[in-house]
Amino acid sequence: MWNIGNVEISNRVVVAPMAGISNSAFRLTVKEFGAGLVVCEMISDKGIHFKNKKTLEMLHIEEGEHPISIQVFGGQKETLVEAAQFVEANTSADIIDINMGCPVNKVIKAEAGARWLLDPDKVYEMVAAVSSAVKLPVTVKMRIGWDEEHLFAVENALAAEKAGASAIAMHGRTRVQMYEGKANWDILRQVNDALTIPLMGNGDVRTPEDAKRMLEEVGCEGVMIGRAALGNPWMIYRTEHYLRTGELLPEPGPREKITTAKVHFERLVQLKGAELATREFRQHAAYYLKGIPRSAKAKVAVNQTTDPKKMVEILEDFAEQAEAIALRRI
Ligand SMILES: Cc1cc2nc3c(=O)[nH]c(=O)nc-3n(C[C@H](O)[C@H](O)[C@H](O)COP(=O)(O)O)c2cc1C
Repeated sequence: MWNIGNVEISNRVVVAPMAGISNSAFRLTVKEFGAGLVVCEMISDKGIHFKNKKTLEMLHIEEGEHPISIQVFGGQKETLVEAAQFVEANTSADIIDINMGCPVNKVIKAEAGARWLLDPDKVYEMVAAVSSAVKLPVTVKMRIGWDEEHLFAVENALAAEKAGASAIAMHGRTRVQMYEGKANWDILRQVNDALTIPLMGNGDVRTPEDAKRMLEEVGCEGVMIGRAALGNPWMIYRTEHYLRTGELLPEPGPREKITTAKVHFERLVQLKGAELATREFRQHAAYYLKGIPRSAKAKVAVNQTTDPKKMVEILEDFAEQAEAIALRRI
């Protein structure tokens, strides 16, 4: 057990925010598989300011998700503060997270996301403005820097801490690296050594053993897992179990994967309606099928369907076929 401000986090496994992925259907699914903390996909402060319908829908939180952190992004202090206050007043969020890591051009041009990493003073200013405007604990999700020449990882993290942040999540890549190359855990260790507030280390945790290694090498409080949880909530379950007991559980079989995929899909249908959910679930279905032998045809089929019943049918047919193949092998 550890704490972010006054929020108790029951274990060390945190599921990373992922735009287009981390809605309440995904979050509930990984939560059921044991995540200690979930974070929503990044939410635009301007979207909140203009009461954009889609943005406000993104703030939906289900009872079973707590503790949950809502991540906001923006480039102007006033709208960022307004967004944080709106989240506090209108949702059941437990934590407000500020995005200082998004590398995409559109966000950088708006002076938001990773743009701030170039200036620790600006980090201080923005975090101080938000944390003094809300009662909820405020966290910041950063990258280690802009590029190799502008690595202000420790300075930025300390600026956020001094400004009132209750924890930092740091991805061990620069903005310029995007998702390429290796995450630098040495820098994460330096950051952890400098901070007094908890650090969630992030980047390149693909297995439960990686998670253990990160906790040992970086010394961080939490381990934040992103891509390895796509179509794979067992990664969360297996990691939590491994960290707690030292036992490495086997990967699930196709039937188990498909059963969970169907539950995730059903939740998405309830959240977004059948049509949009079917379109959005295509990528998730492909993730759930990833790595299962002979799933290529099913992947093509899910990617083409617009019919929710068909989506379920393809997944069920594939599970049956995969089981039959496995039985023949025995
Ligand atoms: C599809 C996708 C969407 C992402 N969206 C966000 C986001 O909304 N906010 C954020 O802070 N990071 C976002 N990230 C970055 C992840 O939170 C994480 O830092 C990164 O994937 C590295 O962790 P991993 O190696 O465990 O995937 C996103 C990453 C991916 C792959």
